[in-house]
Amino acid sequence: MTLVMGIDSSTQSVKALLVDGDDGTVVDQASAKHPDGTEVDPRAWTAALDTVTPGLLERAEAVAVGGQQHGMVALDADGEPVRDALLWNDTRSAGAARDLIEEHGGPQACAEAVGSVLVASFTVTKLRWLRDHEPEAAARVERVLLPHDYVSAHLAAPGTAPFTDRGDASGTGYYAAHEGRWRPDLAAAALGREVALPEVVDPGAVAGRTVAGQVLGAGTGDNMAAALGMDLRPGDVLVSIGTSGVASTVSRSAVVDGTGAVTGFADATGGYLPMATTMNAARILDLQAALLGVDHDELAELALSAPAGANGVTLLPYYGGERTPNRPDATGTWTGLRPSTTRADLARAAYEALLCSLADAVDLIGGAVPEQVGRILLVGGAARSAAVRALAPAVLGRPVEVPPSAEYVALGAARQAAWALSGAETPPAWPAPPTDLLEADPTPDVRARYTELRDRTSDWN
Ligand SMILES: Nc1ncnc2c1ncn2[C@@H]1O[C@H](COP(=O)(O)OP(=O)(O)O)[C@@H](O)[C@H]1O
Ligand SMILES: O=C(CO)[C@@H](O)[C@H](O)COP(=O)(O)O
Repeated sequence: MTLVMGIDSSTQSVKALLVDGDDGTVVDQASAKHPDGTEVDPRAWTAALDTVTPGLLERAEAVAVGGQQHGMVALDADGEPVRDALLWNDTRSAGAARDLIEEHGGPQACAEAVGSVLVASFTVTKLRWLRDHEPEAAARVERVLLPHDYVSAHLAAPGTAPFTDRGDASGTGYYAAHEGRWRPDLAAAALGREVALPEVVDPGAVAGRTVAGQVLGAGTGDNMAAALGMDLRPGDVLVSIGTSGVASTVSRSAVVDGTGAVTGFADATGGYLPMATTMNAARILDLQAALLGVDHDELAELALSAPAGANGVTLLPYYGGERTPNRPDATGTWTGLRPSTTRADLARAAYEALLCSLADAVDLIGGAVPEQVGRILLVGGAARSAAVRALAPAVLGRPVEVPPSAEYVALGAARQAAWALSGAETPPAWPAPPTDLLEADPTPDVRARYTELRDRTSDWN
């Protein structure tokens, strides 16, 4: 058996899978927590990785890393971080995003240049923020990496030039996704000085070797890796409920959406990954559970004991600012609270809010690609929730398919590693995960009330 390893270095944790390279069967796995917060010392990610690789990595012939997209890992001449990495969910660079869009000549021109209209998540906006707010740190930046590049570099043999892939590069704001090339001029214009960027390795190519001589795949963004792990096909919409909420699909042609609703990322196979992303997802439920003093199973039980519509309670869950819709300064809003409101209503409203925001994301994807939306597949940490599974088909208004609970980002990274090891033209033909079909009577009134509140509050922040 040829073993390969896939790593998911995501927002809340690192997960490592050891996988049979012939068919993708998971043989062993481990995980470790990442620090909380929207700015994190990137050395915490490699330290966490070092706690999960012993016993796994040495058994693998190849390895690749999927990682949270967009984070700015700014390094000095010695390769040390000039400051903590600013993550995708850090909104301090919202003003910089607006300025950079203007410098492009407007949203449409911005999307045409780099594939997406910039929001605060994109790396380039963080570089501009650094220039304007921490000029001393900005002056020391020699190289900028993405989180997965930094983690890959940690695994690479000394002397390996830093590398990335087109999927993760397409989330920087200084990579022209449709042309497949860096725009170092845009990185320099944002930061105020030229910086070194990692080499973009072709899909499926060998990027280097580990310290022990194993093949290193290029790695990619976590959402690109999930698409590879789920073997996503045109028409499939993958809904991931992790720290972020994501609706994504694969397409052979680039999407250029000047409205900014859908980002036109590249994928890890040579195609594209149109995506609509929310900043508030699984943590809506984490917060609700904490507020009600229950665990996730109890929260789900409470929610399922309340009627659809939570007796009129509606939540707009943009607690940490939001990106879909683009309201970086937003906070959460509850409406419909009455003397008769119960804990069960509050629990139900949290799930309905999460799923309504994801329904918006799915609709945006459906409107942006030529393919009809076919299967909706549900993955990510919160897809484990019984209430999410029960309510998703009702709120989305269509059947939903759920594969077995697994780490699909890490699985996709493992598939990329196996691809690099094989030297083949295409990724190995691992069987796609089986799925359970979930169905429920649609609850359009829930969505209508959410939409009304979303639109009524559009100018609040
Ligand atoms: N049974 C559950 N119900 C609701 N949320 C859950 C459940 N199990 C895990 N989660 C949540 O899933 C999130 C982690 O999901 P994950 O996809 O690993 O996130 P990320 O990739 O962003 O680090 C956490 O916020 C966690 O609380
Ligand atoms: O910003 C995006 C996508 O554009 C996020 O999806 C990040 O890639 C973080 O992913 P998770 O840690 O939530 O999986």
